[in-house]
Amino acid sequence: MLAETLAAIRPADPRAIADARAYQDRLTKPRGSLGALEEVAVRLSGAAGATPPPIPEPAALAIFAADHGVHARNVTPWPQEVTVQMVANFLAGGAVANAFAKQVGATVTVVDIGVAADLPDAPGLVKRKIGYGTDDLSVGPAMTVDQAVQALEAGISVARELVAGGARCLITGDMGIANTTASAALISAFTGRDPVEVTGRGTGIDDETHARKVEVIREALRVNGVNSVMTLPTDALRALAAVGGFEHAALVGFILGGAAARVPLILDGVIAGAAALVAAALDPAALDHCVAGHRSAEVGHTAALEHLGLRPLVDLELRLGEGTGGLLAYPIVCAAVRVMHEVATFDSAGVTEKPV
Ligand SMILES: Cc1cc2ncn([C@H]3O[C@H](COP(=O)(O)O)[C@@H](O)[C@H]3O)c2cc1C
Ligand SMILES: O=C(O)c1cccnc1
Repeated sequence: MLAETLAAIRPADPRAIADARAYQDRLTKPRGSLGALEEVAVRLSGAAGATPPPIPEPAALAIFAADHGVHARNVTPWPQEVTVQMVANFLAGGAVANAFAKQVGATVTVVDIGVAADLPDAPGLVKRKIGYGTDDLSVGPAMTVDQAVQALEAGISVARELVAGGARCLITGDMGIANTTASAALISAFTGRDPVEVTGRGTGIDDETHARKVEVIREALRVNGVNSVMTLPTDALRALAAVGGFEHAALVGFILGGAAARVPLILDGVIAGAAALVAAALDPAALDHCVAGHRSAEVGHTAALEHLGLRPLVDLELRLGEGTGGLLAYPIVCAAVRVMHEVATFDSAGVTEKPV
């Protein structure tokens, strides 16, 4: 399924991009006056291979939830059971992601990709558990490559099912106590930056915990032999399995699955940023289908965005995850595309253009 998905991903269509740029300049507004929104519309035109691209409605948020063996190294002040408790909270509609999803009209799907407890069936819950949390990435691989591929393929399936159900925009979400540690390890591995430059304070940790978190990441990269920039797709899968989480692997698949279906993806924060680095290493064309929803306050996220060459739409010092930053960006993405559908051209509206 991974090979088939990679084979189906098309890079941005240069002709649609050129058409979209030219069309932006004919709309009744001074050239370039919509700033970064013009680039969003052009990007989605390239991704869809059509000008204008379809309005990306409706949107579906998928929250991939998993636990992490590295939690045992005290890299976060929160108990591990909060992951499962938050899954229940998402399903009951009580999390920030639910409030934002309601605000922007997105559906919420929660995927158990590897939380540390069995969950009862519930509407909105997709059960694709790979394990009861990963192993501790600071003593060996967090998961096997086989498990990473299974999680990735679960992410592809979720993307396909949401698209089959009518979704025309996919938003990435995550839940997993300690997952900013795995994210920073992946970001260090894929950008080549030192762990100290890409390790943030997650849910809010003191200086001592932060210093330990950096050391744990250093150990993880050393023990697993992933301290260099990844170049080959096989290296990328190995690094993902070694220092990632089940939700990272599933998010890689979700991104590839959305890209293969030519449905735009809005990336959330640092967890999605780490997953996008892996997806780009597997196929750089997948990125043509992604928009960076926001910039998280987590430092590693900025490093990931810079490496990916993505410009975040919203920058509000959020550091929550769950898909919250992606959800906030969604109306902006819709507005950028709607301009291409509804705004008159100078010709059609009889508005005089500025003399050249
Ligand atoms: C109540 C609560 C709700 C959350 N929603 C998302 N996260 C976010 O914080 C966690 C990562 O931070 P760290 O690596 O520092 O543990 C992840 O679960 C992420 O989704 C939450 C964290 C908590 C505590
Ligand atoms: O960037 C994020 O999404 C983030 C930051 C801190 C904690 N959890 C998630």
